[in-house]
Amino acid sequence: MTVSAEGPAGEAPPVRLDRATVRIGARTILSEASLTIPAGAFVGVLGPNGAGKTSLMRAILGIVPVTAGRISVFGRPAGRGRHDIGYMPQFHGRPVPRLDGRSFIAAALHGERWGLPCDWRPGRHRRHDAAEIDRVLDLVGAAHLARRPLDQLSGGERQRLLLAQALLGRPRLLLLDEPLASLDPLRAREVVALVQAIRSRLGIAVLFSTHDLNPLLGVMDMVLYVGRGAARLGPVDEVVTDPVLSALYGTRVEVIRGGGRIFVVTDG
Ligand SMILES: Nc1ncnc2c1ncn2[C@@H]1O[C@H](COP(=O)(O)OP(=O)(O)OP(=O)(O)O)[C@@H](O)[C@H]1O
Repeated sequence: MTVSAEGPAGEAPPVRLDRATVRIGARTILSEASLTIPAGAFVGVLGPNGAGKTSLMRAILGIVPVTAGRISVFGRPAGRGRHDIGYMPQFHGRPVPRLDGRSFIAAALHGERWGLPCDWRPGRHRRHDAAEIDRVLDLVGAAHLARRPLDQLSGGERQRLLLAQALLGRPRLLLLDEPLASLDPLRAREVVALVQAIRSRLGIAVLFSTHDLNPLLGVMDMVLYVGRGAARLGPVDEVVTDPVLSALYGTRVEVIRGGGRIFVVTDG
């Protein structure tokens, strides 16, 4: 799929950072970072542990404030309550709600968009919501999971339902925070293929954070590496190099390519 900095009819890009600085406490996640995520791009988001991949997504969502500069989403400043963004937070390690698949998705329709409201009960979703729930279940190929309890599903099946939640309301930008965490290589490939199919079908931009870029090779258009307050966006071959990653990791990094895979080896 081709990507361009602007969407149809000159539409503003999905995400644009203009000298954006993001701090959490004393920690600088981004320092005067500028970049543009093109319309329809599939972008792999990588970086060392704690570099700020999650914080960057939260800044795009408007949950984490921008200290200086600007982050805009489809031409408007990042801020809460944006229904053009779908967000799939990290789920691994969180308690599994005692709901079936359909109720889990319905809860997101009526709750805080990314969590369960405290007064929500299964079966309370309104009739006109049914079509939207069916639509997202169908998009992720999970209609057969609708009546199954979440705590009886595999990690990969739960990821599908989380993805379905993120697609509620027809977002034009998907932020997926480590959807491959805890999945085996086969399931990881299935999730990547599913996201790619949805991206192509809907023409939406995707930011997909991961600790291993290999499952995204051949699928992502660009990689966004974050580290030490900096961010580098570009084609894999331009960003995943010894000098660029050494600067972002703050230590000597060797990038080894072989057998169609890339290994990032750090000193120590
Ligand atoms: N609410 C918070 N309060 C204080 N510090 C925070 C908070 N959220 C994140 N941080 C810190 O900000 C830094 C970036 O965290 P973040 O989770 O964004 O990184 P990450 O790249 O997603 O990490 P990982 O790869 O380990 O998931 C870390 O040092 C983290 O401890």
